[in-house]
Amino acid sequence: MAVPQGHAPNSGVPTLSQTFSRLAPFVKPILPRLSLGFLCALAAGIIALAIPQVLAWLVNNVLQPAGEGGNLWLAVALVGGLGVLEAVLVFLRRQFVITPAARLETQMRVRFYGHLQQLPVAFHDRWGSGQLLSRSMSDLNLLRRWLAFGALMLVVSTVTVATGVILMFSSSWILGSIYLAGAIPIAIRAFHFRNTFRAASRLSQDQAGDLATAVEESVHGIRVIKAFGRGKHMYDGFRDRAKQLRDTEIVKAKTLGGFLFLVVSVPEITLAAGLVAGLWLTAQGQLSVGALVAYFATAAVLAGPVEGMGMLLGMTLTTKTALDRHFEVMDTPNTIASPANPLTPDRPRGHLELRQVQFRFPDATDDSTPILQRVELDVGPGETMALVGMTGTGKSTLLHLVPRLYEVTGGAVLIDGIDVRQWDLTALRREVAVAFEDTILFSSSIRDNILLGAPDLPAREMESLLNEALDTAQAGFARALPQGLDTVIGEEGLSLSGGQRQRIALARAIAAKPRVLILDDPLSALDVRTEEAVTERLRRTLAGTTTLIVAHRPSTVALADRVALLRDGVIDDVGTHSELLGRNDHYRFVIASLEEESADNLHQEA
Ligand SMILES: Nc1ncnc2c1ncn2[C@@H]1O[C@H](COP(=O)(O)OP(=O)(O)OP(=O)(O)O)[C@@H](O)[C@H]1O
Repeated sequence: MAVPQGHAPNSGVPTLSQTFSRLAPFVKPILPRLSLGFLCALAAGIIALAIPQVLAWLVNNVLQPAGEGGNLWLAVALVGGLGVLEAVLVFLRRQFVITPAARLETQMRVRFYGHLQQLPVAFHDRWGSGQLLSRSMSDLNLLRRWLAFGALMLVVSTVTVATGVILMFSSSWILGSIYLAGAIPIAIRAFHFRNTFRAASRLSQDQAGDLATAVEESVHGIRVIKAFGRGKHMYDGFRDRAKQLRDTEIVKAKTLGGFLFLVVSVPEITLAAGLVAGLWLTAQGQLSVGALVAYFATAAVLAGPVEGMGMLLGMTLTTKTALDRHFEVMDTPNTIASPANPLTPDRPRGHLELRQVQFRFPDATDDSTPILQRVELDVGPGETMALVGMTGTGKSTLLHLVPRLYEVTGGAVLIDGIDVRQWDLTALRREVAVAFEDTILFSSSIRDNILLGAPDLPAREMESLLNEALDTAQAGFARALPQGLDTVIGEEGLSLSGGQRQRIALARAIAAKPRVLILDDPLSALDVRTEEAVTERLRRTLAGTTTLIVAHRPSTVALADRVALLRDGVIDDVGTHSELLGRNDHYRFVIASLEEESADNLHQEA
């Protein structure tokens, strides 16, 4: 079966105790309430066990011919009272554990989300969204249910069964031994069950995560699927995966079912053996009738906890898998973080330099050629530099290195003379704003989308910043939407056209008021006239902003003061557009290709 996305094949699986001991810091603050819940559950279990003892006393002392009528009512009241007390204790157990368990779940979920935010882009490139979704939702849900119920009941059931067995021994050591003998085959089987069930459980949780990724992808790409008439194909693919999950779930259920069969049937067999032995002992006068009744009543009470222990063991193993999955993500180190002692430039001007920059993707082999090899580039404060190159040469990748979305694997990126790795990460990302080629908008208002990275300003200044960004990006269309700038755009802004989304994303980058602006072909979805208008406004607005812009159209190149030509992982040439046209064959070739591409696009638009 395929290795689930974003999940390394299991190596060095932690033991049960290693996994659960990691919960200690989270459980510590809620331990008092959990303990109270545990005590209530324990008391309820003990009361359940006491009822047969009262019955034994009833049989021995009340139902005998010499018994007194008053005792009968006392015994009935005692049994009834104990039953009510047991119900109250079960209620209290729930009250004590539900809130802290839900709080722990929330706390771990929020930490998980926080960690996901911190982890570098390279991590997110590798992990399927469904895997992360299932780890943050259903895995932690399992943990809450286990903590609020499974863990307590596992301990309580164990104590109940142990106490019951002791009581049986106190009635008759022979009967007690017969009952206990049943534990031997169960224990032997439990060892095998644990391994098989754990493997099935892990597989099913990973497959469920992959299935969630498939749903996410097809919902996200529904337009493409419909447009290409691939609905049936996607449906078949999904059904196959769903069947795989179903098969794993069946293996899991059968494994548990087989184990539970043993757990339920062995005590029944030992009970039958106990019946024979008990009757014989009673006939021999070695055991009272009351003790025999108590033995059977105890065995009847233990049937529930014994079966429950099998179920709870299954639940515990599933939770262990869920926790392993959770900690796999939490243990992934954040390789891109602020240094302990960040540096700040004396005079921030937005001077961007790339010195001998090398970059190789994390999943690339060590002997492969790095996508960027020795990139040298100097973009002066306030300068606009266009980055040009054939498709796939690494232009977008290079842009990612500036705000440390990817980390250089050699050389350095400097802003105002300070290596970006020496900057405080928040300060760096305030300094640098990006508009990506693939526009990502959030399902909130246009206003919120544009002001996402904006500095904290008084309301009026914020409003003029918003207007300036809208005007520069030629995104005034947003004002004409039904609720103007407060119009909530659909998920990922898909209710807007591609060009509208790009302009909103451009406005967002402008509104961040960065010193260094990184634009990854931000005008590609605009028609020529709108592009001209945006270019014209950008030229004015960007006057004081250092800008590195990936250009796929000659008109975008025209926006720049100078142009850098990326070729085979190095900057091949830097100069003005006309200088490069005059002296660089490859540049002429690239520009000709871009012109051809633009003409094709224009043709299609017409
Ligand atoms: N996460 C990744 N892991 C491995 N390789 C990647 C990853 N992202 C991109 N690449 C590869 O790196 C190369 C450079 O990609 P990049 O997007 O930087 O090129 P580009 O010059 O911006 O291309 P275009 O002009 O088509 O946008 C491509 O060959 C691409 O397949």
